[in-house]
Amino acid sequence: MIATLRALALVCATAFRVSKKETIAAFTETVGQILRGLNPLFFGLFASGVVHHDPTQLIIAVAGLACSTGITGALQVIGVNARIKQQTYVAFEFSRQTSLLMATIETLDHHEDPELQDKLQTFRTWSGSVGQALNAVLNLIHTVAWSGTTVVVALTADWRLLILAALGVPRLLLIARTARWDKIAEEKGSPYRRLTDRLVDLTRDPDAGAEARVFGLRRVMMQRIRDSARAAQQPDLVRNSKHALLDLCNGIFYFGGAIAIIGWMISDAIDGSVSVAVLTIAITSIGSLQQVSSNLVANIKWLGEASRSAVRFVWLRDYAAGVHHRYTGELQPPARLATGLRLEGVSYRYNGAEHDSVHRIDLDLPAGSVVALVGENGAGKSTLVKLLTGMYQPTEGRILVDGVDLAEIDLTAWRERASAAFQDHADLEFAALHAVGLGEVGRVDDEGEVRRALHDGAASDVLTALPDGLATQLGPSWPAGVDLSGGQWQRLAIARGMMRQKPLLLALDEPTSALDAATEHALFDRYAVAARSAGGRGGVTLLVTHRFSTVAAADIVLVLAGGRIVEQGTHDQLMAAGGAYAELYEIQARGYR
Ligand SMILES: Nc1ncnc2c1ncn2[C@@H]1O[C@H](COP(=O)(O)OP(=O)(O)OP(=O)(O)O)[C@@H](O)[C@H]1O
Repeated sequence: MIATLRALALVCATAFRVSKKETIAAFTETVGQILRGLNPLFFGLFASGVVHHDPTQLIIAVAGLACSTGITGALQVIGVNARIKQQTYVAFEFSRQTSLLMATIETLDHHEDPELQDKLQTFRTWSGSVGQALNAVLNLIHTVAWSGTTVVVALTADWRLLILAALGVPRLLLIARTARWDKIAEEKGSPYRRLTDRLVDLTRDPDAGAEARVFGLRRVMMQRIRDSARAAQQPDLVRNSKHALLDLCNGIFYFGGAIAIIGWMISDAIDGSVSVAVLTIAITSIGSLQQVSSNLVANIKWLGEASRSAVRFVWLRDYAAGVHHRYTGELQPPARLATGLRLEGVSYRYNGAEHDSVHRIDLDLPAGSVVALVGENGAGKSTLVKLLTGMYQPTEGRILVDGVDLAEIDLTAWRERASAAFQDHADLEFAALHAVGLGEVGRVDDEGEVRRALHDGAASDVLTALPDGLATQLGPSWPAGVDLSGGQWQRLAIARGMMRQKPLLLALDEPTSALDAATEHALFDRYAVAARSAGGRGGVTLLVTHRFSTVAAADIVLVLAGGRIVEQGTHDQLMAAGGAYAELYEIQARGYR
């Protein structure tokens, strides 16, 4: 309850902040709702005027009805327009804040936790209703204002109408239970909605599309999409049936009671103990009193949906803040590395995994060194790179930067002093200038720097092949957009990694996997030379590959297997030692001869 109130208060405060005028205007509608509730009174007066031939009553009744209808209508137009505008502003503000939160969560582990992903999916599916939360609050206020007036007007006519109003109470009492049904339905369908979205994305993805065609997967994919979509809808269908049954029972109960009470009042009217005016008020109140409970139920339900979304938004905000608080480091990284990076007993275990992917690694990466990290698939190379770039925090041990624990260093500042190119790079479908320049946001438009980065990343020939040079739009799905081969995209990603000058850590995590071994070898040699010629910058260059034959130029070669460093030394030392490196090097080299 406190969480709901806190979330709603946040929505109301945000609405007021982003749309003051509209929020105030929306409240004027409440006055109209109170006037609307007086209508049965005017109808009663009208009936009494007709029966008693009293022109004063007739004039007051008609004037009252005209005023209430006219003013209610005018205030409704003002209020509805204000609400539409306000809802747009509020929805935009929350979607802006949500995107910002999702994009700025410091680490990557939330991308890999299924439970978190399901929660995010539920949030994404219902996030639109956060923008409607204030609208729902307003509607509830209007409904309460109108309902209060309606009940008071009915009561002034005859006490039995209170029984009629009370017939709606059982349905109101069941609201907590039906809200639980709604919440369960929203959450139960999320894993299947996520699966459906993923499958639909696959059908749109050109690479997956090629495989689907080769393997004839169309029918299988369609079947899976159908099954998961059905499973996603199932909880909604069950919930809707329960609601329908409850509404039916409630309707029968209410109208049964209403018929009995009105019958009783008609018999009294025939006896003359109930006036025509009171009977008219009672009859015109049947529908209104039924609407009191059904409107309250509908609005509370709507408010419930909106507040659940608001609570989820607060959860996401708290989650992001929680991640942020785990990274409380405030120290600035050094301007240049003096001694280098050191790993002390570093382990990392993924959420839900049974074993460490990186296990108790002790390692020195001296300042200015070029380090090659080799190992077979699944050895733990990428995990180590992500630990060094601060994407994950070690589950055990620590990483030292010139003797200072990375956990004590401001993570954003550390990332700003690192650079990287990954095997799973992003294909940034912008103008080529920006696709590379975004490697250093402050220099994104600096053509000279972008050309330098392309040169350092050995990607200048990619630029030569582009029809409009750096102005070329990349990505075939855009007007005049040019598609690149996998290797060309990779080389642009490497160039992007070269935009940042003098990084303390340059991590190249298999960025050349789409290139042939000879080209990769040449590129690595070039990076090694470039890293050394940068002289005293002191940064560590980390090259990751599973091709043993391409890293001979590195100062240190680390061989990783099963999450542990099994050998380390220079290429010559490792070859002389005749261990795993020498053996695998020979096997791979034979393959290329
Ligand atoms: N998100 C994840 N969740 C759980 N386990 C993971 C995750 N990512 C990687 N792993 C596991 O961690 C281990 C190391 O994976 P990692 O990606 O670091 O290896 P790698 O040496 O980079 O492999 P490759 O050469 O294939 O890229 C593997 O056993 C892998 O299954």
